[in-house]
Amino acid sequence: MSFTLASVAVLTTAAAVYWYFNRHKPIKIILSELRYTVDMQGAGVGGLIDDWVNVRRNKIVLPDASRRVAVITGGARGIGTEVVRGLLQANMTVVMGIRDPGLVNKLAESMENGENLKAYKLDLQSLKSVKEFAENVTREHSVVHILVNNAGIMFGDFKLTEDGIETQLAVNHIGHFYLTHLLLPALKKGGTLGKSSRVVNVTSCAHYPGKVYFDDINMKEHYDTTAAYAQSKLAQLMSSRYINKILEEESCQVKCYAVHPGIVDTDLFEKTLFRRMFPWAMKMFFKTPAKGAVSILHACFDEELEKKGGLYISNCIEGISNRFSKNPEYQKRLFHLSCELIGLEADKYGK
Ligand SMILES: NC(=O)c1ccc[n+]([C@@H]2O[C@H](COP(=O)([O-])OP(=O)(O)OC[C@H]3O[C@@H](n4cnc5c(N)ncnc54)[C@H](O)[C@@H]3O)[C@@H](O)[C@H]2O)c1
Repeated sequence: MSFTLASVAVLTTAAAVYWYFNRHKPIKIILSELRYTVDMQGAGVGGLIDDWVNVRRNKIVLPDASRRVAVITGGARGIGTEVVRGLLQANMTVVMGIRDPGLVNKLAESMENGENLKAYKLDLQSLKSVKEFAENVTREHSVVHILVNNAGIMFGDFKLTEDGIETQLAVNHIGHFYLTHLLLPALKKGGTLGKSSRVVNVTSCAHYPGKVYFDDINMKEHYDTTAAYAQSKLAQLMSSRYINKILEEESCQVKCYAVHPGIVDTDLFEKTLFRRMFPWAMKMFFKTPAKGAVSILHACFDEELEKKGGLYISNCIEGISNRFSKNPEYQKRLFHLSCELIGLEADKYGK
């Protein structure tokens, strides 16, 4: 009885404190924020369980991919660094898009085949920077075999980029959507029958509670940072499926995949209360970045996947994705909206 009373008291106090700090917001938004917070915890716990159940799958034998070129966004830390390590171990030439290309020398020194690593400046918050990066890549490499859209941010206050796009959507989805468009001619040249070039979008199980706010994609009217992260990751997943479909219709030898890397102990969590309160729990229960890189490298190299373009992968097998992401009408609508945001006619995508 006293335990029940104590629980009710704690929950009531928490609700009162939450309401006090959010009292200027309409009740509809408060309820939506609470739902997202609870659902996101659910997606996180589900992701952790999935990682534990499939712990043995996180192994990969890297092929010899000499004379092939890989491009990756964000590789200077976290999961991206381990993906770069794997691509170099597979003897690839690797071009990183990072905000501070000055970091490349130190990184190259710490890696096997580091002499095959290059970096150009890329800030995914700016479409102009994405264009300059793509120009730098294609100036040197007219043929590209793998594009890993890995860079990402999670949470933060509402902010629009210089292009007028909500920041998480801009970095996680729109910047990569634009980069994929710009590199598709080079990727198409790299793919052959039976050995397609690959676009690997690093999404997240956090897409699960998400939906796309088609009528207010920047979520100006109802900004909730958790919902915005979920939307951006869902958009990456839906675009992987839709772009793969249009490439198949055009008989292009390029496949697109979406990968959830697992729940991984990285600086992505820097804005979370969880990281501040329980850093030890992250060390204990989350994957290491090296383990997080395995599913991404699997999507880059696994030969079986050749027949499964558009797949959502988690722990090297098909993952569970939400219903919204599978709706072909929504996928098409998002594709058109994304083209609009990068100022492109939809039928010119990838050309
Ligand atoms: N860590 C996890 O548990 C987890 C779970 C699911 C999905 N992911 C996804 O994995 C990817 C890698 O994340 P991580 O965990 O290694 O996090 P991280 O924070 O360690 O790495 C993110 C990378 O993105 C780069 N980046 C951020 N903003 C950028 C910008 N404007 N322009 C260019 N680069 C930018 C950072 O510099 C960094 O290199 C992200 O897309 C993330 O959403 C991570």
